[in-house]
Amino acid sequence: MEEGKYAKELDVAVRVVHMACSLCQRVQQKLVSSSDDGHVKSKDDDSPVTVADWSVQATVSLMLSETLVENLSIVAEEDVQTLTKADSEGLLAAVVNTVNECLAEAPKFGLQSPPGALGTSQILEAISRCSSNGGPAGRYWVLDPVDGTLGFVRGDQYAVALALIEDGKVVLGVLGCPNYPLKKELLNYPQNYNQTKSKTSLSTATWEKGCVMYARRDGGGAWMQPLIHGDRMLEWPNSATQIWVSPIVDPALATVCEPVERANSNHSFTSGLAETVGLRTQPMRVHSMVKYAAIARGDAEIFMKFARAGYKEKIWDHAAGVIIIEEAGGVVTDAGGRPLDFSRGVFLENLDRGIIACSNAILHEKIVDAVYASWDSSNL
Ligand SMILES: Nc1ncnc2c1ncn2[C@@H]1O[C@H](COP(=O)(O)OS(=O)(=O)O)[C@@H](OP(=O)(O)O)[C@H]1O
Ligand SMILES: [Mg+2]
Ligand SMILES: [Mg+2]
Ligand SMILES: [Mg+2]
Repeated sequence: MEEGKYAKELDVAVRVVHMACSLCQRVQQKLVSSSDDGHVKSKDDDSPVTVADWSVQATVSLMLSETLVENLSIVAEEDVQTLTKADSEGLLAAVVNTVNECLAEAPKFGLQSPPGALGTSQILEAISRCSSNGGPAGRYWVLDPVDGTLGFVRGDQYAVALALIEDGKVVLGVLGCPNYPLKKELLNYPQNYNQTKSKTSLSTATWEKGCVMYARRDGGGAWMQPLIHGDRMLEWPNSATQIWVSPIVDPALATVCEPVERANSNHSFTSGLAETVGLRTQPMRVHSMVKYAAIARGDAEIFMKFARAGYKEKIWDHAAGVIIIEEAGGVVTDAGGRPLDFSRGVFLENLDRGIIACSNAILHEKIVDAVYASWDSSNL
């Protein structure tokens, strides 16, 4: 890749994800302190969606189209169906407020605010504009405004994930992880980081958290930047530090992470695999693409996800995480050892059984081999 390719896009994407993290922190704070119910709704598949999911989607859509070319193509998770129902007035008003509050903060992040507050129709338009279908040709952004909404609602881990795909390949990824702890042991804490914090005697510095990770394809590795502290986002890229995967190759010392919910990944199958491969540590169950972040930052070595048969993985749940792990030195494939194919539309079509992300090829090969050996007897 020539020097500087996607530099402008990366600059804007990092700034916008910082803005989105700040928005999410405010909404989550209100949610867990119970001063607001967060207008948590259930989608048709019973998964939750909140004011933060729609507000981030609107904000990212608006800022990208304002700062980059017009008529951007964006594939994103949310639509406006629930928001425009007759009984959703309060919810929609909360989204409009949250978005305008966030846009007014743009200068803190080195971006421009719109000249005045935006109206409901402009915000709905920004959300529904993200309805591209992806595919093998051209350039489009992929956004998961809040990944791990369940974790978000629980006061736990979640991520804002933005990636750019060109001709079917992920070329840039940014992952905002507002609750990512600087001390890796705290990733293991059960639900509600904030409540846990108040119940322990650990020093405040121990609880420092929040970062944005990013990578450009062949752009010289993966990087991490702290979230905004005080008035302004730190100058970047100067304030970013490079991250690498863990050097551990001995399975007995490796940490595996996986989804929290049994409905999202088969825990008994992965515990069988862990035994076969000789993994000794307890699995780290963490919501969202923070699992990808943990591998990229060297805080865990293996991430596995085996969804139930018939579930189709969506590109926005993986694109940003995959490029960040790869640029940090790791390997991500399906269970057959093939790279994930982002060129087939909204879904990762033809995914072979599940996803295996590892810090290195040695651990990766062991897991893929163990899947081959165990699959037929697994009844999955
Ligand atoms: N049934 C089923 N099987 C597999 N995967 C599913 C399923 N339902 C949802 N999802 C997707 O999982 C995303 C959250 O993944 P996590 O790894 O964070 O799951 S967990 O909360 O830790 O259990 C979650 O992303 P968000 O909706 O952005 O939170 C979903 O896209
Ligand atoms: Mg998601
Ligand atoms: Mg989401
Ligand atoms: Mg969701």
